[in-house]
Amino acid sequence: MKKVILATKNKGKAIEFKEIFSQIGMEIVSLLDISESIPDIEETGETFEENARIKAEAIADRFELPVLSDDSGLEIDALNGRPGVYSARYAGLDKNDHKNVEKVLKELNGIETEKRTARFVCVLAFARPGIDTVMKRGICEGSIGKERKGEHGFGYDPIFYPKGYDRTLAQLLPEEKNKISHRRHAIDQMIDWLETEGKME
Ligand SMILES: O=c1nc[nH]c2c1ncn2[C@H]1C[C@H](O)[C@@H](COP(=O)(O)OP(=O)(O)OP(=O)(O)O)O1
Ligand SMILES: [Mg+2]
Repeated sequence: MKKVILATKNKGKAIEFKEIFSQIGMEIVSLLDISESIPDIEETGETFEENARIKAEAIADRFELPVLSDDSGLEIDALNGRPGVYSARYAGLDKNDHKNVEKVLKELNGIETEKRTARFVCVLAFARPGIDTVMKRGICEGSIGKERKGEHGFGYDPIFYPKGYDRTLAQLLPEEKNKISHRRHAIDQMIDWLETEGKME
């Protein structure tokens, strides 16, 4: 397999997948690369797994091809795990990163550093027509800062300090983020699966 379709319209995710998969000689084609217009898929699930499955299976059915998807988000302990699966739509259906970050900072206002622990979660689903979908989960532990820092990345990166770092994900270079991210951990597991059990199916 040389090319794989990624069922995402998120530019930041697509860039990270392309970068990570290029290292093993695979090309990622996202929905942003396809000229045909594809209606937004409603993420009706209550878990990352459910939403990842919905997205991958919808696109695999449509193209009758193997498809990967990524459902991800930020779980903040002081907010009982919010925004979680609602991370993209946290401040509204327009899925605006700036407003989402603003809302989180506001909700955490007054909460001390030690109590700002959080983690990014990424669930990948690999769907193929007529075969059970495979899922892998990756996590990146860290904490939420008190203001935005850095210009790289996307989403909540400017306020997320990975554990052991004094820079946010948005201050790390893309290649640094891609070594430690939730997405990287999930992708590594999926590649392991593809290279072992995936070959036997
Ligand atoms: O590495 C990350 N760095 C910063 N923020 C991140 C990251 N990974 C996920 N996130 C945030 C962005 C978005 O607010 C939500 C994902 O929501 P999620 O539904 O999976 O993606 P989406 O709707 O943007 O695109 P799509 O569903 O087409 O893949 O979590
Ligand atoms: Mg989404």
